[in-house]
Amino acid sequence: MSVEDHELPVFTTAADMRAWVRKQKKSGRKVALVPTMGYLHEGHLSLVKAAKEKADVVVASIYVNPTQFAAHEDFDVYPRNPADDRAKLAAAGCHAVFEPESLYVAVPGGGGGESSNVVGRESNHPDSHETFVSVERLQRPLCGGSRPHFFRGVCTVVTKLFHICEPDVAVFGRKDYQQWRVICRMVRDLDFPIEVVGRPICREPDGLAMSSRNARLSAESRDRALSISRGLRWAEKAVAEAAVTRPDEVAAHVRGMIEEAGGKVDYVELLHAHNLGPVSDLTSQPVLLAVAAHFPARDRGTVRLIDNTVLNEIGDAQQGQGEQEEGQQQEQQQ
Ligand SMILES: Nc1ncnc2c1ncn2[C@@H]1O[C@H](COP(=O)(O)OP(=O)(O)OP(=O)(O)O)[C@@H](O)[C@H]1O
Ligand SMILES: CC(C)(CO)[C@@H](O)C(=O)[O-]
Ligand code: BAL
Repeated sequence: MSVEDHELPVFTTAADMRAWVRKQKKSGRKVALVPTMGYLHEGHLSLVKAAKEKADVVVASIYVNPTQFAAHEDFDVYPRNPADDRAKLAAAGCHAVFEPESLYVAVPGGGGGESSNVVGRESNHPDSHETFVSVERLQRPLCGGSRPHFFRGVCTVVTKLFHICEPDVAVFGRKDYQQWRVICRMVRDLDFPIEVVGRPICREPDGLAMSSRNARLSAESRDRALSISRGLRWAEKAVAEAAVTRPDEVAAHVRGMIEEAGGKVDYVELLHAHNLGPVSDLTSQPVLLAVAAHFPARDRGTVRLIDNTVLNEIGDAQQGQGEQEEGQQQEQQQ
């Protein structure tokens, strides 16, 4: 029987998920994993589509991972709608969903359930989770500056998902560009037998990068947030026409556009697109222009949005090729 004939199975325990994947592999099927935090949009579904092209069966995981959130961040208000997510995944032709209640040991007396694993709410109980994965240098710039706990939490949960789902291929979005680079490096450095695929950013018709957190923006904030993608498009044009030549000029202009629209900039930075090291010019290498900014939420607090573009992209493809030629086949930019 073809795997397409089954109703979408939803697994909530690591043991059941692993058993299903192993059965698929025993039947000779290649498995792809699409890790998500749910509240799915077309960006996520584009990853499922890409995964279907790379493998015979696609597993999507839905899990809002507490260890990548700090206590002051939005774990509690992160949008969630698992029933709608399952319907979207079924319609997209996904083959299984991994929807664990928790991926961390329950701490006796820890209180707060899953949210007690949010950084800063951790229990010091001797039986609590204490093993983490860190990609030392790549995790430091950009999001690592304002969310120092973030990539340690991401790498740890992605490692767990890899061990549970045992995928041949894992698909990530380049909206979370640094995350994609960090995972590629982790897979290379720790010898995971997994091909990591990074897919392009899906945007709304007006240019806003699709993001689950967009749902928390007020109509006015959403309008103001368009300054991010406008800034990126301005930079692409200005650099292509050599109207600006210095990275700091580009950053200052884009920052000005976002601030003028009322955004609170977390960072606007230009770094080498492959290794996230510093760059001094815009012509001899692929350059990542990455942005994170806050806009007021519809309810309380702010919504932090990220977006990016790669300037001088032809160089990026060449650089990616270079790394594969060194024998690290696990990463691929499509
Ligand atoms: N617009 C997008 N285009 C392509 N991939 C995306 C897009 N948005 C998210 N992804 C990818 O989907 C995967 C799961 O991301 P996640 O569930 O956190 O969604 P998100 O929309 O990024 O949420 P958030 O609002 O928290 O940033 C990640 O690999 C992420 O890069
Ligand atoms: C990769 C991920 C699912 C890990 O929690 C998350 O960081 C995300 O959704 O990008
Ligand atoms: N993709 C975003 C994950 C986070 O911000 O926690």
